[in-house]
Order: sequence, then C-alpha cells, then structure tokens
Amino acid sequence: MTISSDRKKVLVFRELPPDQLARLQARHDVTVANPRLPEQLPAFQAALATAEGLIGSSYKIDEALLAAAPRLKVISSVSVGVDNYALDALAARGIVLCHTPGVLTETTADTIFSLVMATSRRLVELAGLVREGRWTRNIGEELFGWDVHGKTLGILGFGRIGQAVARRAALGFGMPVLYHSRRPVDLARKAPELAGKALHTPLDELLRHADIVAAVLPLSNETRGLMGGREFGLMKPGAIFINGGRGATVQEAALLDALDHGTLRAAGLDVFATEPLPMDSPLRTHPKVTALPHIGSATVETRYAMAVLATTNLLQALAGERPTAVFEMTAG
Ligand SMILES: NC(=O)C1=CN([C@@H]2O[C@H](COP(=O)(O)OP(=O)(O)OC[C@H]3O[C@@H](n4cnc5c(N)ncnc54)[C@H](O)[C@@H]3O)[C@@H](O)[C@H]2O)C=CC1
Ligand SMILES: O=C(O)C(=O)CO
Repeated sequence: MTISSDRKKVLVFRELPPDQLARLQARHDVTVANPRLPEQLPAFQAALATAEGLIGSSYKIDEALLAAAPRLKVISSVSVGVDNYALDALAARGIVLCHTPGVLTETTADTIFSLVMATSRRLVELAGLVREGRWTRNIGEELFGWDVHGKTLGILGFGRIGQAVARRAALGFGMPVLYHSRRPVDLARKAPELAGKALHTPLDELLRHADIVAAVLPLSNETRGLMGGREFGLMKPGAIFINGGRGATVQEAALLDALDHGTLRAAGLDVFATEPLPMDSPLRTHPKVTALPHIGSATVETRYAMAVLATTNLLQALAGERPTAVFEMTAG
C-alpha cells in the first residue's frame, strides 16, 4: 500500500461521533453524505468520484459503486461483518478493507444470550401480559417457560462472538456446548476456560442434539441459506433457534414453516434477510418469534468503540501504515 501523508479526500457515509469526525477533519478533507437519505445522495455520488477513503456501514458497496470511485484506496467499515462489500472487486483493485473485530464481541454475545433467555422464558410475551393489564391471576402451566441452565447449546460459527456466547453458556449456565465451524478450535491453547466444555460437532449431529441452536455466522457464498427446511427438520422437537449473525444465512420461509408446521418451540432473531424487516414479514408479529432490530452491538459504549477503531483504521491506512484491523480477504 503506497499512500502519501498529504490531505486526502474522505467520504463519511454514516454518522460518526463528533470527536471522531474531528479527528478525520484535522488530517483530511471530509465530506459527510448519507446515501440512504435521498437529499444527500447527490452529494454522496459527487464525493465518490474523488474519494480516497470511505468510512461507514450498513450500505451496499457493490461493483458499480466502486466503479464510480476510481481513486479509492481504503474502506473502513464501522462493523465487523463485511458482507456489504464486493470483496472480489476490492481485492482486484488492491483496495484495503478495514473492520471492527473484537470491540463488539462481548456486547453482541450479551445480545445473543438475551435472546436465549427471552425465548426460553417467554420474557417478552409474559411482560406483555403485565403491561396490557392481563395479569389477573397466577399464570398457569400453559404459560410456563423452559429452563436455560443445563440445556445443550449448539453454536453455528465459533469465532470471537461464538466463543463469547459459549463462555456465557458453559461457565455461567452449566450448559454443554456443541459448535460447528470450518475447523476445530484448539481450545486448550486459545480458550482454555472452554477446554472440555465445547465440542466441535458436524452440523447435522449438532442440530440433532442441541436444545437451543444459536447462529453467529458471517454471510458468505458458503453460509447463505445454510439453515433451510432440511436443517430445521433435523432439530430436536421443541428446540429453539437463535440468529445473531446475518439474516440471509437462514431461509426465512423454511424457518416460518418449522415454527408453524414443525416442532420448533421458538425463534429469537436479531438479523433478517431484509433490514429493516418489511412490514408484511410474518416474522414481525409471529407469536413464537422474538424479533430485535439488529441491536447486537448497539450499546453506547460499544458503538463508540467501533467508531474509534474504524476512524483509527482509516487514518492509519491513509498515512500509509498498516491499519489495526484489516479484513484479510482469505481469512476464515
Ligand atoms: N447481530 C449483530 O449486531 C452482529 C452480528 N455480527 C455477525 O457475526 C459474525 C461473526 O462475527 P465474529 O465472531 O467476530 O467473526 P469471526 O470471524 O471471529 O467468526 C466467524 C466464525 O464463523 C465460522 N464460519 C465461517 N464460514 C463458515 C462456514 N461456511 N461454515 C461453518 N462455519 C463458518 C468461522 O470458522 C468462525 O468460527 C459477523 O461476520 C457478523 O456478520 C457481528 C457483530 C454484531
Ligand atoms: O458489526 C457488525 O457486523 C454488525 O452487524 C453490527 O455491529
């Protein structure tokens, strides 16, 4: 990467905290334009033509958009997931892609574990009973929940966040953990606290044995639609499905079918194939679904930490240094 140290054109395509925007403005010529807002789209498109650095998230940066950015050297994503970026086109042009691994791991694991709790103990449904003035007598068996402690948790995607979910489950709730990932993790060396408590398990076997299955997979050609009718059909009768990775790793029609006509107890979803979730999606109001508006990392502290890391990554790359968190195109 050869980028000299003079002022560069930077395009910010999602709001940044004022102090992080000021860090960028002190060193570079910055345009802030949100392409999701129709009134700002022309400014975004105009700035693309000269931009050397982009920073933002939640917007598809596809090949056509990259073609309109001939001087682009670096994209700094305020996210760990990189499914919004045309990776092959970036690699072909030698454009550096940075992201925000690590700083959101624990917060996202908290969110995923809250979905485990909420679905098992029917928290949202039963809180609604109180809120709506329908708590008029002790609840009966038909509204009882399901224990979380001691249940077997199956985790799909055993990277940073998957392992953080496993720690909560195994160390806090006495849950045996099965995990599915591309390859076994050397737990004795990388996460000794989980050694002997989390077992690498082929997908079908995991689905057959887990009481609760939590997906924390990145979206890629390999994981798109990974959970379909066959996979939901393999799950234990009465099991729960959680998705905290990416929506499109699940075939939503198959999930609905498993909830309506299969034996799935409930689903807890933070992510959807289309976001925001369309008004006519049956998942929005399904009685067995706890749906969240993609809040995995959405705490004050963590969103700020993500913005700081993304800003640092961009400044480093534009200064010709190796950024703290480069997404390695061949990693997995
Ligand atoms: N709901 C939310 O707000 C958030 C969602 N995410 C999602 O979670 C994903 C995971 O984040 P990290 O744990 O930091 O990533 P990571 O790279 O540390 O872990 C990914 C894991 O998935 C596994 N994997 C990848 N492809 C696979 C395949 N084809 N089959 C089986 N396993 C496969 C990898 O082996 C690895 O264990 C992100 O890519 C993002 O999409 C991340 C943060 C917040
Ligand atoms: O970082 C990500 O990939 C998210 O989904 C939001 O934090």
